[in-house]
Amino acid sequence: MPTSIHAPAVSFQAVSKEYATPHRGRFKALDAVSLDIRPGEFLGLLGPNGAGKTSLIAILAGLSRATSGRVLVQGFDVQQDFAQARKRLGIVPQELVFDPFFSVRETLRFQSGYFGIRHNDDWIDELLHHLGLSDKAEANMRELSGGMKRRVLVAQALVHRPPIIVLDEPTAGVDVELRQTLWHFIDRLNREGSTVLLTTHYLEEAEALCHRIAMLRQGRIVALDQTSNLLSAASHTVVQFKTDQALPSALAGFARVTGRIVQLPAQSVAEVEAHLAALREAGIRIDDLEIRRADLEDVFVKIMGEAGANDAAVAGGVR
Ligand SMILES: Nc1ncnc2c1ncn2[C@@H]1O[C@H](COP(=O)(O)OP(=O)(O)OP(=O)(O)O)[C@@H](O)[C@H]1O
Repeated sequence: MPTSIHAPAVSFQAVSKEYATPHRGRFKALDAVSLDIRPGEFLGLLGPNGAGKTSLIAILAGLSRATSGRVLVQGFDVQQDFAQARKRLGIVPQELVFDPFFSVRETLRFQSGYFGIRHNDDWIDELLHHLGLSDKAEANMRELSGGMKRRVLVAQALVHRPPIIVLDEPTAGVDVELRQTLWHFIDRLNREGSTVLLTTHYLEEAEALCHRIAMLRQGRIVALDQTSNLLSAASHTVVQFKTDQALPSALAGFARVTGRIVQLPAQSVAEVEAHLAALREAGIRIDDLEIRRADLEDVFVKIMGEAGANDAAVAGGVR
């Protein structure tokens, strides 16, 4: 039973998940993850591929069982009180799975029925409107593009007006217009009181939207803080430019290189000058030089790098 109306919207309590795999034996995908999401909060769950984000969400959704630990949704245990927990959650999954013969409206009515809601057309129309789907209401699901289907997936998750919205990489592979429509709507629902849990690989979206960020690496939380605190703790500057040439070895070690784009962290003005001097000395031709403050992507790379180095040190018996 829920303990209090001030209970966290979602409480992950020492959640571990092990999978039995043919190659890796028993593999720990989540290792004692504890995290409380506050009512009304917009929380971002970030992590590289395989960090355990989807496993955590599957456990929250009641689709998968934790090996140990538990998850409460507004005080209701997702295993013992599945129906109570589930109706409080609106889950937008990664995968697009629909009955191709239903129209958009039928799909949403069917989903309303699943939650025991009849005569839901006013809210369905509102959802269609906010998600830019009004003119597709009577179209069959099979006629929709991938991006349109993704919008229906969002509408489907919201038909029962859940207080907690869970979005698992909702913008993977979708165009700018849908992203903007979606974020405008989710941001509005959040400002009206909904709690939002978002996983995404688009760090600029997380930076813009999330109040707080949890970073997961190899099944463990390695950072959990207000987005603004994470950004201000990473007070460094980034020297960014484009080049076609190989960097001198002194810089190559800590540069982040994406195609032609090179990013070099610098802790001080003197270090910015040293980087530029090293480039000049090595005769590197650079274009589009920019000196900017660190963003969430820089923070993410730094935290993941530090956590990786820590693990390596522990494994090597250094600590
Ligand atoms: N059913 C399963 N059986 C065995 N291993 C699994 C299973 N599901 C996930 N894993 C493993 O658990 C780890 C975490 O996977 P998970 O999908 O939760 O990560 P993720 O953070 O969501 O990754 P991505 O960003 O790629 O979606 C990975 O190493 C994955 O290979």
